[in-house]
Amino acid sequence: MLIRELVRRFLIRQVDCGNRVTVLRALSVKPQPKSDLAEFREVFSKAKHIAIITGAGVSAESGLPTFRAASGHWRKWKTQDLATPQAFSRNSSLVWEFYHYWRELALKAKPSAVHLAIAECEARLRQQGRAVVVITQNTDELHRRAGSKHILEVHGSVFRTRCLSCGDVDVNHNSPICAALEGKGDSDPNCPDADIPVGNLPRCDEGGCDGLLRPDVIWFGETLDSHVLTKVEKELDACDLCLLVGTASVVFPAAMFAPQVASRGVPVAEFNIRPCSSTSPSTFYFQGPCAETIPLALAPHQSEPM
Ligand SMILES: NC(=O)c1ccc[n+]([C@@H]2O[C@H](COP(=O)([O-])OP(=O)(O)OC[C@H]3O[C@@H](n4cnc5c(N)ncnc54)[C@H](O)[C@@H]3O)[C@@H](O)[C@H]2O)c1
Ligand SMILES: [Zn+2]
Repeated sequence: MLIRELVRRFLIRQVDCGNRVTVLRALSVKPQPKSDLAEFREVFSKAKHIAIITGAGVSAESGLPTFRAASGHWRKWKTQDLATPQAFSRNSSLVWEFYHYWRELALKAKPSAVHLAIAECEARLRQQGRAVVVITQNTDELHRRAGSKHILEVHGSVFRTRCLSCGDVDVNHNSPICAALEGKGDSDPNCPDADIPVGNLPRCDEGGCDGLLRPDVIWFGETLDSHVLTKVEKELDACDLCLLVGTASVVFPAAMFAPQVASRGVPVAEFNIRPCSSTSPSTFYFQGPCAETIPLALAPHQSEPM
């Protein structure tokens, strides 16, 4: 704190001396994000186009584990090691077992207070001619089930399949997705792998194709769908307020969304359980479980029509 104050005083002296650009560049001092909810609410009340970027922390409030948390293991594997194209080509039975487990978990989960507050905010602001778009990295469809309408799923959905032979993408909420996965997918480290023959894994029924299906999600190491990315770019260019909720912002290119908005001078407000990092591009930072912070942040403002 003391160092920050000293730097600020030094800067002011230098600016007075006319060396502003050089000194600002040399020190590249960025003010610490603010945690003033009343100030955030003033900005929120004036915003016409709000982009809400969400990550696994939002669904942690629905009981779905994040991948990088200590609990982010399935059997003896780190979940992020199963969500790769290499893992699928090495052992598609194992990866399907994991996704079967994950789909069943997501089907049983209920949208959290965060999902509901975001959906309610979108519906309310729409009546006022204001827009809210959810840009989510989650693949569990909980935003949709909460009632959000304008959603961009940048990492796909575990309730869609893609055929490896014909490329057909299909919506699929079946439980289980195929007979061979019935009762499989137990996460216990001692549970034996099911070793399901590839012919009994989910197959394509498009015009007798019978190709192997995979979950229509973006795995680690894969690139985002360019159509979805174009839509995201448009939203990021149009928004006048951006919220970053429950995401570590380390998976690219999603990690660049908030810095891109901040570089236009648009306020970014971050909501995360972990402490603020020194490199955060945010204007506001609210630390804590997002089921506590988000409903307060997005509640009707006194200036809104009743
Ligand atoms: N529910 C899902 O659909 C789901 C869950 C896990 C992973 N994934 C996929 O894997 C990718 C990587 O996963 P990841 O787990 O590293 O995601 P991530 O990068 O979004 O990290 C989770 C973040 O949530 C924060 N967090 C945890 N609990 C929170 C809470 N209660 N309130 C506020 N913040 C909280 C953590 O501090 C962390 O920063 C995701 O982008 C997604 O595609 C999806
Ligand atoms: Zn096919």
